[in-house]
Amino acid sequence: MKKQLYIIKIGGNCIDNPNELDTFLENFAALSVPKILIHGGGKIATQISQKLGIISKLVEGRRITSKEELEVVTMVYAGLINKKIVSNLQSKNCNALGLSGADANSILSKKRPVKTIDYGFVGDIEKINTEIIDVLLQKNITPVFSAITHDKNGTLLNTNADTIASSLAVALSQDYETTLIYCFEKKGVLRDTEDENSIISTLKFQEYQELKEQEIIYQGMIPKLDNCFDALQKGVQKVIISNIDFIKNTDSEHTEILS
Ligand SMILES: Nc1ncnc2c1ncn2[C@@H]1O[C@H](COP(=O)(O)OP(=O)(O)O)[C@@H](O)[C@H]1O
Ligand SMILES: CC(=O)N[C@@H](CCC(=O)OP(=O)(O)O)C(=O)O
Repeated sequence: MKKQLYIIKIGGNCIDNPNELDTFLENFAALSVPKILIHGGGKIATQISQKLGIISKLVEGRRITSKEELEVVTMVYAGLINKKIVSNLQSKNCNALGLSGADANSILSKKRPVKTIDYGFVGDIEKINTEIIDVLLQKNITPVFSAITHDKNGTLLNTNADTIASSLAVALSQDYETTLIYCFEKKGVLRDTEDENSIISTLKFQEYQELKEQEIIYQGMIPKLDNCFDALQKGVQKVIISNIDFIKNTDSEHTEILS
């Protein structure tokens, strides 16, 4: 039987809130199954860019990443946020190791080709080095991935954290029974984003298409759900969208994505 693995992505609004982040990390550290954490930090990167006089531009949730913006996101994601999370997990006796995709060549990506939009230094994932991740997990080390990858030619690339999470889950589902969990500030996918109690407990692809057409599902939730369905189709055993409570108590309300 395959070993269990949790792959958990924490959303930008949770990272922004120190108390919520600390509670999440406490519950994450306490998980007894092997686990991997993925984080972005888009909102903080936008704020710091602004302070430096760089105007951030996003198209459908994806950041247009100029050379200057790449330097900011590398400092913010792979530096400040990643190291804060890793040191916090260490204080909770979770032996975390912070990584960008360049570290140990763990995530190889390719600069997105220019079609109608030039995204600049944005990377689409080509290959995950599961071997090195497996070695870490076997040593009881918890990888913490930031949203930075590389092209193996010396260029770092900005890569959406939701996509990193689903790509890791797909690659590792060959060897592990993988549960992919997207934690964000709401309890799950909602029928009405103004009503926290309107949770959709299970969501199938057909219903997703309908809710998207009705604009009940919009903005950042669209690429997130595309990543969820893609992961399920490619062999990930279980995909959940929830708030941070689910990590402590899997009976708490959440959305399970079904194919
Ligand atoms: N039906 C929906 N249910 C919940 N959130 C939704 C829905 N439709 C759109 N959203 C929006 O999607 C956002 C989450 O996407 P995003 O900001 O990319 O996530 P993350 O915090 O993980 O980076 C929510 O903050 C919410 O505003
Ligand atoms: C290419 C691209 O858009 N990258 C994202 C990476 C960070 C991220 O995904 O952060 P959240 O999870 O907090 O949104 C960005 O720079 O915003």
